Amino acid sequence: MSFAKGFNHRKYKATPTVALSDRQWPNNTIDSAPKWCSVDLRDGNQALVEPMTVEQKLRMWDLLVKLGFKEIEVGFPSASQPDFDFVRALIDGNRIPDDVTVQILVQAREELIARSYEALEGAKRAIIHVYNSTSPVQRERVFGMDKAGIKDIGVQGARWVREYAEKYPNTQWSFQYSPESFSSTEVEYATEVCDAVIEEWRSTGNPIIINLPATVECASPNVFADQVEWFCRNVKHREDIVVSLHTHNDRGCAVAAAELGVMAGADRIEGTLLGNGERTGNMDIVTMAMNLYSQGVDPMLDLSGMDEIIAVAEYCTKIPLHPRHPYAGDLVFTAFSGSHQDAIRKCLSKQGDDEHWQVAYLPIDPADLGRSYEAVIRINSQSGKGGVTWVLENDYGLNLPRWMQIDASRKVQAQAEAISGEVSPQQIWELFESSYLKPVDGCAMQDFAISQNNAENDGQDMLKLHFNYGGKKIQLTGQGNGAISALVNGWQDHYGDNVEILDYSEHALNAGTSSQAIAYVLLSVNNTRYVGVAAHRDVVSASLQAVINAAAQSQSEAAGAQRKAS
Ligand SMILES: CC(=O)SCCNC(=O)CCNC(=O)[C@H](O)C(C)(C)COP(=O)(O)OP(=O)(O)OC[C@H]1O[C@@H](n2cnc3c(N)ncnc32)[C@H](O)[C@@H]1OP(=O)(O)O
Ligand SMILES: CC(C)C(=O)C(=O)O
Ligand SMILES: [Mg+2]
Repeated sequence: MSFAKGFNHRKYKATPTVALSDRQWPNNTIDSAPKWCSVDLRDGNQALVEPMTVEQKLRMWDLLVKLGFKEIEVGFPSASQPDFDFVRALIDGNRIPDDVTVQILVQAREELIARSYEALEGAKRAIIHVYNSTSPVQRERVFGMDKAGIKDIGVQGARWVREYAEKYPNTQWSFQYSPESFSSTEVEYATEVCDAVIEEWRSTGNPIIINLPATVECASPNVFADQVEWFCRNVKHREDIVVSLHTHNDRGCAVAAAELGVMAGADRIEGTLLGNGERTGNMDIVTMAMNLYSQGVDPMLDLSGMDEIIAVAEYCTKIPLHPRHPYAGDLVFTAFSGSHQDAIRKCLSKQGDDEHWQVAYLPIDPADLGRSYEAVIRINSQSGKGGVTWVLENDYGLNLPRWMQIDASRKVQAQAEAISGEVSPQQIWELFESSYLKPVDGCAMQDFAISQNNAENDGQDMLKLHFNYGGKKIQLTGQGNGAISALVNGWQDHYGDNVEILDYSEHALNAGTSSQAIAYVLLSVNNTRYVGVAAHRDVVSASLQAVINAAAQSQSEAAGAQRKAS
C-alpha cells in the first residue's frame, strides 16, 4: 500500500491569530463550574448514523436530568416530525422539572422559527436558539453574500424570534444566538453581528445568551481563548448577556478550548456526554466537569454513576466508549507497568480518609466514580513485584515480606512472558498455591510434639516431629529457642546440612473462627537460599511446615544431582 500522493501541507494556511497583547486569561483560574448546557439530544443526535428513537431520547433525557443539567437542548423541532414529537412528548408528558429549561435550535428562517414555537407551546420556560454562519468561507462560498447580508440574516432571525415569542406570552422565553463558525470569523465582525442581534432583543428584557462556537476547531486553544476574551471585552452590554461556548474537537482540544474560554470570561458551556457529536465530536462535558472535580471545584453535575452514564450513552448513540477515554474508559484507572503499580500501592496504603487525595498515577479516586480498586492494578509482563503484591494482598489477604514479593513476582513474570498476556488474579493465586503451598516432593508434616521450656535442656524447647519424605516416614528431634529453631537443629542433625533462618514472618489469613495462619520462611541451607511458605489453621504447624518446605528443596536438589552423577 502506498501513501496518498496528495499529502501536501502547502495546501493549507494558518488560522489568523487575534491582536491581543494584553490578554488577561492566562492569569485566571477556574474556581467555580460554568453553567452547563447539554446538546446531546441535538448536536449529538444530528451526528449519528441512526438518530435516536423517541425511546432512546427519553432515556438520554432522564439521564441528563438525573445528572443535574439545568439547560438541555432537546432538538431541532422544525427539522423533522420525530424531533417535533419528542419536544411535545416532554411538554405534554410533564417531564420537564421546574428547575430545568429546554432549548431548541433553529435556522434564521421564518417558517422554521414559527414551527419551533409551535413545538414549544405550553412549556413553562424555554430557550430559542437561532443561528447563522458568519465566517468568510460560509459568507463567500455557501451563502454568496457580503458581511452586511450575513449580518441581516442574523438580525432578521432575531427579529422573528422576538416577534413569535410575543405570540406565546405564557412561556418565559430566553433568546440565544450563535454566530456559527465564530472561531473562523474575524472577531471584530462576529462581535458586530452579535451587537446587532443583542440590540434586537435587549428591549424585551428577556435573558440573552450569545453562544460562540468553534464549529470546526481550527486553531490551538489559546487562539480561541484570545477570541473569547476579545469578544467579552468589546461586545456591547456585556453585563446583560450570558456568554456561552460551544467547541468541537477537530484538533482534539475541545475541552482545553472550553476551559481556556472560561478563563477568558465565558459563563456557560455547551457540550455532550463523553463527547459525541459532529465529526470528532462536541466538547466532552464529562471530561471538563471531572477536570474541575479533580481540582477541588464542585462541577455541579453528579457523575458518580459513571457506568450508568456510559451504558446510556452507548445505548443511545451506538458508539462504544474508547477504553482510554478520560475518567470513563475501562483502562483509565488501570496500571500494568511495575513502577506505576508499586507507587500506587504505596500511596494507597498511606492515603488517609480525611486528607486530600495524593496517589501517584491516579488523578482521582476511582471509587468516586463507582469504580472498584480491582481494576486498578492488572498484571502482565510489564508488571513488577508491587503489582503482584497488591493482587495477593487485596484479593487473597497475603502480606508478603519483601523477599517473598521478589520471589513470587519472578514466577508471575515468567508466566506472563510464557503466555504473552495478562495474568489474572485467579491465575496468580493458582501459581502461588502450586509454587509455595504444596509440600515439596509430598514432604508433608504428619505430627509433632513440643515440650516447652524444658528444664533438663537449659529451658530450651524440645521438638519431636514426623513428616513424609520419598515415601518414608522421617522422624526429627531437636531442641532450640522455640519450635522453629528446634526443627532447624533437628534437620541439621538428621541430614548434616548447615541450616540458618534468614527471615521469618507469619500472619492470620482471614478473621473469624475459620481463620488460617500463613508463615513465610527464608532459609539458607548450605549457603543456598530457599523460600518456604505454608498455611495451616494453627500458626506453629504453618511455621514448621514452611521450614520443611524450604529445607526439603535442598534435599530434593541434592538427590537430583546425585542421580545425575551416577
Ligand atoms: C453547526 C451546526 O450544527 S448547525 C445545525 C445543523 N443541524 C441540522 O442541519 C440538522 C437539521 N436540519 C435539517 O433537517 C434541515 O437542514 C432543515 C429541515 C432545517 C432545512 O432543510 P432545507 O430547507 O432542505 O434546507 P437545507 O438544510 O439544505 O438548508 C440550506 C438552505 O438554508 C439556508 N440556511 C442554512 N443555514 C441557515 C441559517 N442558519 N439561517 C438561515 N438560512 C440558513 C442556506 O443558505 C440554504 O438556502 P438555499 O436553499 O436558499 O440555498
Ligand atoms: C449551531 C451551532 C451552535 C453549532 O452546533 C456549531 O456551530 O457547532
Ligand atoms: Mg455544534
